[in-house]
Amino acid sequence: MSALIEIKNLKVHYPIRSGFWNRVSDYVYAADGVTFEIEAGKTYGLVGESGSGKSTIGKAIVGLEKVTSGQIIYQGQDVTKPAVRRRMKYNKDVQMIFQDSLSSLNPKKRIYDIIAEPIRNFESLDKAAEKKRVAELLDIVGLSTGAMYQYPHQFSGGQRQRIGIARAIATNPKLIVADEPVSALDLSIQAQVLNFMKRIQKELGISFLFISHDLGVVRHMTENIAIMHLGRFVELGTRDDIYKNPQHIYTKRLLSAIPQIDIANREENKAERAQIEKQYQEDRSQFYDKDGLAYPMHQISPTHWVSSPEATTEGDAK
Ligand SMILES: Nc1ncnc2c1ncn2[C@@H]1O[C@H](COP(=O)(O)OP(=O)(O)OP(=O)(O)O)[C@@H](O)[C@H]1O
Repeated sequence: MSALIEIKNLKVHYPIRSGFWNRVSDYVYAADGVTFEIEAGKTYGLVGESGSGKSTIGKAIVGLEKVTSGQIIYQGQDVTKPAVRRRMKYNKDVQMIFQDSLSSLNPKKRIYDIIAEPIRNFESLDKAAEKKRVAELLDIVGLSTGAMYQYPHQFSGGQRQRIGIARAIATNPKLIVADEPVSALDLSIQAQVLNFMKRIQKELGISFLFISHDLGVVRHMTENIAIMHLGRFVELGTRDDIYKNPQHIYTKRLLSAIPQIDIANREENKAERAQIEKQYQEDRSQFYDKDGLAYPMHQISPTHWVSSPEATTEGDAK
């Protein structure tokens, strides 16, 4: 099956400026040679600690971040170029949901206009058809038609996230990038919103790239997972590969940080966690080489969702 989107050796380096002349003195290697494919209707998780570059990749895919080098291929075209995105109406097909629903929904606009905006950008519906569509979308996300006439601040965090989802699915997209969509919500609401997103993803057959710092959250959402560290993938695999047979010490460390519900196992896990932490501290200096010559993250496990030879050979080289 051919991929919906191919991300090829993607690099996003942010300049760091300093000194009197505000010259570029260095770069933050936020995404540093990332390669993977997204297939239609499938779910992918991008996991790593804060600052590992997850949002940068998500934003680059939807065209919100300027790419330093590399390609994002959609329907045979490189959509890292703004003109190509516009010509292809790429953002009709690829949408994003953000963590902070309050700042991502315009507080001055009614819910009606927030949801209708992407529709207006890509379709020309008459008023009645537009209203019908907005009502349908609100119904899909479990909100009443009356919500149309209200403003974002009149809703709870969970409800606002549903509005963000309604906006994201308004154009019938093929891919949604969801950047930490539940991390700002209370735990009890998180589960509701996650289940809801999962149902929508299945029913509408949308591909999902789900970004999270929490392997516990991603487990229930995605079939394929990439673990990120300092702008690079350290491990890729199916859900089973990652949870049952993690190869990289960084993945093991992230897994060991998931809180244990089972009290009986806690003591045993504590010892294992300490062992993993010790090995991680010993190994971490080798994780990253800024020159890109040494690439010791060799345990990129099953490569089913990476076809590019660069990623696998680089990964297997050391
Ligand atoms: N506009 C920017 N200018 C300079 N550096 C940036 C910019 N945006 C992000 N960075 C840096 O790039 C790195 C990756 O950031 P990014 O937000 O992609 O990470 P993340 O894994 O999504 O983390 P978080 O979950 O905290 O958002 C970080 O070191 C961050 O400080």
